[in-house]
Amino acid sequence: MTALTRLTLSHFRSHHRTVLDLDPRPVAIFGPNGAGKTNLIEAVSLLSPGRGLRRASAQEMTRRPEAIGWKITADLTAQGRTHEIETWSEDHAARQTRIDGKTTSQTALGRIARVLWLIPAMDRLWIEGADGRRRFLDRAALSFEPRHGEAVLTYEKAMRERNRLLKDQVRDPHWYAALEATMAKAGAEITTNRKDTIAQLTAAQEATETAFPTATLALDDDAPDAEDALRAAFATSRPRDLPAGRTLVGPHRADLLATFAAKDIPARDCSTGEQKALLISLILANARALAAQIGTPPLLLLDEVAAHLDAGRRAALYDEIIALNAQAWMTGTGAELFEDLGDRAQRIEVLETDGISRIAP
Ligand SMILES: Nc1ncnc2c1ncn2[C@@H]1O[C@H](COP(=O)(O)OP(=O)(O)OP(=O)(O)O)[C@@H](O)[C@H]1O
Repeated sequence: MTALTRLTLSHFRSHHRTVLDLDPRPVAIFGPNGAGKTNLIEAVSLLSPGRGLRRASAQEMTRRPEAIGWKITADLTAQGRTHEIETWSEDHAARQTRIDGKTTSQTALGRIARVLWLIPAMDRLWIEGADGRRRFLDRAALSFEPRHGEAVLTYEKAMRERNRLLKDQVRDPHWYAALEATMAKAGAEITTNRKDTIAQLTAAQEATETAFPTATLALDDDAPDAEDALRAAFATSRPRDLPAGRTLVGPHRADLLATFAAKDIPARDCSTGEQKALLISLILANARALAAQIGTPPLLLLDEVAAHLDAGRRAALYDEIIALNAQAWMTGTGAELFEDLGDRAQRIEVLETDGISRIAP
């Protein structure tokens, strides 16, 4: 199993210093609006690569008014080993990470800590732009393949440089060719990982009967998959890209298409509740697939998910989390939301006084 046994937040958002000693059971976090519940699970999300569940900058997460930087420390047990993870930012610099005392890359972090989340901002995932869906797919891909994050960063960096050349109306083909080679290599990797992820999510949904609906998934991508073909596509696209001042072809334009399988209705046309149920279904499928692949489920962060489910679905969600043996971190305003869990979960009450979040004794 994957579980945090200790989590410490220093000067992180509304938390001045918060220390949680935990057992491997799911964690039910409750308390009034603004108490600092989401901030707690945001801290957990930073134990995986990237900018965390709010996609905030290191600076935004610094506790104000001090603004001296922040630090998160965690003891994480995964695959039979316990690691100490430290991640912090000081002097407004990008965040840094140490595992067991050694400075390390975020990819290394991704190998140890697999973290998936559902947050209220994702309620509109199926109806808003493709960006959010791509990010959702990429996070799933990252959970299966920790190097996916690096491929995305490499691709985006090269594309930004290529876009700068396009904006400046640079015409030297050698400059473009070098960047396009980098983009094609990373881009082919990205597409392979995305397709594998869709296959894994599809298989995991089919393999288990659950209370949540099945989503039929497809990658909507007009760029070629193979590295050579993708490089050729970038070169061919230059005359179109120059007047636009940006790259008009590539995996950065892909979209994740989802259909509510039982009704054959696109996710965007489903009811609000159905759209959320599809997301829960996918997160649980992702967790099951990971458990099968690496032998342990991920940490699940479910922000305000329980409150929006009817009693039957909520009980089903809890049963599935328990069956998965996952340390799911769930937030909600009232303790009663977690009653069904009984002693299958540990409870944390968060309160706020004078802008500082505290854990109730
Ligand atoms: N950098 C920061 N420094 C200090 N306080 C911050 C910082 N960023 C956010 N906050 C405060 O944290 C609080 C929000 O915490 P959080 O989002 O965790 O609340 P919550 O308990 O999840 O509430 P809700 O139930 O409304 O979602 C707000 O009061 C906000 O002002």
